Amino acid sequence: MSTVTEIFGRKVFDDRVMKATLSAKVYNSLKKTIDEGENLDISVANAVAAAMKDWAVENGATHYTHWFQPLTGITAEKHDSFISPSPDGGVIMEFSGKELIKGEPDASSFPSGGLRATFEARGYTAWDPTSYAFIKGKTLCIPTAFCSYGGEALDKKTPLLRSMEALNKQAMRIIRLFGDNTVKCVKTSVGPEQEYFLVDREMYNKRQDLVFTGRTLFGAKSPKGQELDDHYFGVIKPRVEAFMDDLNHELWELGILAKTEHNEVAPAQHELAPIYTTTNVATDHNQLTMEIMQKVATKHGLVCLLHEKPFAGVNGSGKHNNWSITTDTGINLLAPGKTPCENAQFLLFLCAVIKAVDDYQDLLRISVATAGNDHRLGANEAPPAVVSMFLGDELNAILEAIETNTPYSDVGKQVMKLGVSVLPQFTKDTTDRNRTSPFAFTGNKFEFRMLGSSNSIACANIMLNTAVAESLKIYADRLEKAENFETALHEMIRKTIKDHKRIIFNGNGYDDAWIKEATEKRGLCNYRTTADCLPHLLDKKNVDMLTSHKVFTEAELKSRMEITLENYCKAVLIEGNTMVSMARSEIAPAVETFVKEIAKTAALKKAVSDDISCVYESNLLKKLSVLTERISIATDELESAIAQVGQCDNIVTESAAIRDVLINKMGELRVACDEAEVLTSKKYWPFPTYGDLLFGVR
Ligand SMILES: NC(=O)CC[C@H](N)C(=O)O
Repeated sequence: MSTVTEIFGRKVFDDRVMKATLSAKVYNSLKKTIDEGENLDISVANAVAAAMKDWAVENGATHYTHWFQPLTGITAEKHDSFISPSPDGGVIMEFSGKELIKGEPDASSFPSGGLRATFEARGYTAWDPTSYAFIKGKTLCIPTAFCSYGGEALDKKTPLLRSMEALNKQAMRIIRLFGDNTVKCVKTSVGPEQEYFLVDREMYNKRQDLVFTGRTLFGAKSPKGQELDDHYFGVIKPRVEAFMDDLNHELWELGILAKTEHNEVAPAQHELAPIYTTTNVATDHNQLTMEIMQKVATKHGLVCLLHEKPFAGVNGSGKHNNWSITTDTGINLLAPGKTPCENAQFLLFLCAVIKAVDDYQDLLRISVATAGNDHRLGANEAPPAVVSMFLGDELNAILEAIETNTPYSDVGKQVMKLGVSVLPQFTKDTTDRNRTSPFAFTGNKFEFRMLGSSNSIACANIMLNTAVAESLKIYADRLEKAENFETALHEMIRKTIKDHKRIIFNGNGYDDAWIKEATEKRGLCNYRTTADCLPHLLDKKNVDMLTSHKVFTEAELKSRMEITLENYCKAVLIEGNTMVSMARSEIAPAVETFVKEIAKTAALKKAVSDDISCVYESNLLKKLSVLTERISIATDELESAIAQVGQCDNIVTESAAIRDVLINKMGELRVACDEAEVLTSKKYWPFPTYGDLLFGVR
């Protein structure tokens, strides 16, 4: 048995392998490209490609692929073998620098949201040397960015890299203003906590809803749910533990820093959290984690559900995005420092985040919007759909003291003037965590809790990075021109607190009173659904900000709005169609068979003697007959609603019709079917119940 340290990164062409297999000259130029974004010479690319191929072949690979993240939300790969014919009738294994740096997949079958109408169908993949290549199965996977012939991004990685660059550029201006000339670059890092459910594969296969949509569309509450709180952090069952062991092994081999695993709140729900890493790499790793979770589950006779709300009535699954900004010299810019100067810099970065979250709360909401996540946000188990920030008591008190020029109690009753040299020292916040906040400060990072379990983390981080870059740009523009740096800094921080304190909320985000206060008093956005928020992606302020940092072009934004709304509509329509199919071909016939059985029983009893009571049968028959009628009507109505949605002539009206009509019709059908389920003999029920699914893995 190999130890963890031996297997860790075994399938990754990482720094250790590069050092061992590349000449010093090639290694140094590649490092310059990776660390400082310098252009890569083709001779270097050729040498890297050859070394990569030799290493991959030695480790059992026969193929390579440009691995990318199109707008489907999952990853894409097309495998090419390394073979090349040799004159003697055999083959040699070959891989060139050109093949490493650029690929030309046909882009026409990936979502482009209208970009294809104006640009050619051909697409390009371009090597992203900042994320290591790795072996998956028999294939060397090369992380790449994916764009159209015209250079428009067709993926999630390109804008993510652009947003990291935008933040780097603006943060460096601030760092220089504070007199630091040693820092070369700034990167954001993320540790995404991945929640998921595990269900038995045989049971899963019996449910069309799980197979087609990833969530249950029917299902009466089981007698036991999560009310005893006995699953959270509970003992992990042997079958789940075996799955987790295998999963960790595979992730570690791929250099993924899988760290924490535990049972989550809902029965059958679990979580895996990695150690944080650079956002770009964390995004690749999270995509791989989701893929490998599903693969490993199959090996164990299980299915891993990544849907945000697989079961009504118990908690859904999120993916909390723990985000921070660090310099290449190892300074976490969101950690309070030891000296007054460090703390002034910390406060400025903190203010940049506060301003960003307030100014672009709509973009943060949009970045996590999917049909699945709409079920989770605001359902008192995950943050509400209203974005706000939790800072904790100490930071809050400091900000208040600065804003009002009043003494901060912990610093000897001295009025805080936020000059670099006079800022008092304060320790990092030690207050409790707030699990109801969408965006919580946790001492040296922010936990953005709105992401759904199936979301790519790219979108949220693109918006976050760019919005913070925008705040920093505004600050740097002012500070660079300031006559007195300290006074200007103090004033700017005060102004930010004054202007943006409405976004700070330290109370209970699940409270209805908060939603009222947030929307009515504070004027914060409350976009309940994907259909509500997505059109705001194209609001002028958002387009201006995102295009000015060159993270998206206007055409890219339009295409992304189209694609996201299209995905929303398609997902809900598939759910609607699945419900019609299950209600008609499984549920109604099952109830009818049971009804027939009861009617037969009553008739037989009566045949024996008129005196025998058939009250039970006749009551049940009455109730079930009413229900089958309701099921039949609701199914027909749902079907017409689906047809009605089909008449809409654009995606915005279609998504609104889905939100306003279709989802209600789905709800009505579900209620009737769930009522029938509890009255029908389990023997006749056509698929596994909530109880079976939630407690079936032992
Ligand atoms: N324990 C928890 O933090 C629960 C989180 C919750 N499952 C969510 O969707 O965000």
